Amino acid sequence: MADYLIAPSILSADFARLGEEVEAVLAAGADVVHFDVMDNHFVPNLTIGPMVCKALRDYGITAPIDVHLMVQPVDRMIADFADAGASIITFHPEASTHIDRSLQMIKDAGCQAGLVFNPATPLHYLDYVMDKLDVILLMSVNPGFGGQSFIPSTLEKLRAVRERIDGSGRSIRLEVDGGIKVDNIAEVAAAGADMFVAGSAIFNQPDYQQVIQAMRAELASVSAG
Ligand SMILES: O=C(CO)[C@H](O)[C@H](O)COP(=O)(O)O
Repeated sequence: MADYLIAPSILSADFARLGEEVEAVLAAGADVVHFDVMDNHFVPNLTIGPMVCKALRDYGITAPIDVHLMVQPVDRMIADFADAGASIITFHPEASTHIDRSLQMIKDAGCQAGLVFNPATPLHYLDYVMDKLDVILLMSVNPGFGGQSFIPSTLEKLRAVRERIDGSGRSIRLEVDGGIKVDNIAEVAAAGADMFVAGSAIFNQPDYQQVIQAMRAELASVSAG
């Protein structure tokens, strides 16, 4: 089976019990904690910052924390999140004045680095930075809120990015975020994704393990071909 990662988005968790929620979803079989940072400027919502990331580490969370920066400017946040225990830091190219520099800052801070593409953001931002990328994240909704519907044109975009990654010969994760459910995860994987962010599909159900196992069963059917 391909090496698929499931990354629950804590945007849909119960923030009043965040440590327990993250612990529970990891115990239920999740691989990575997806941490959505929104600034009410780049996106029309306001969420959580480095203090909350550090609080999760202090609580005892050791799994990778995948910080998705939906903020502008970007660079000011990089060191703060690295110090707070982020494992992966991704940002939107439109939000950074100097994309190459922002990527290098993330790597210099000891984290994995990635670019995030909104549904209508063109892929040309990848042209000269493939050597600095550990992750490419395609948004399959417009960022800002959980619980939105998957935008179907993401499938074509995933196929295009998968070709670029395979053509580069590099080991780069292809992550997808927005509207991922048990009933579409196989189609999304078949288009090339290998890391799946899911918020409402997991946290809005009473049994996290059941959802994650159902997702893995769907992914196994893709691997089986
Ligand atoms: O980045 C995000 C929104 O900007 C969320 O991670 C994403 O929408 C996940 O939520 P859901 O799985 O409910 O669509």
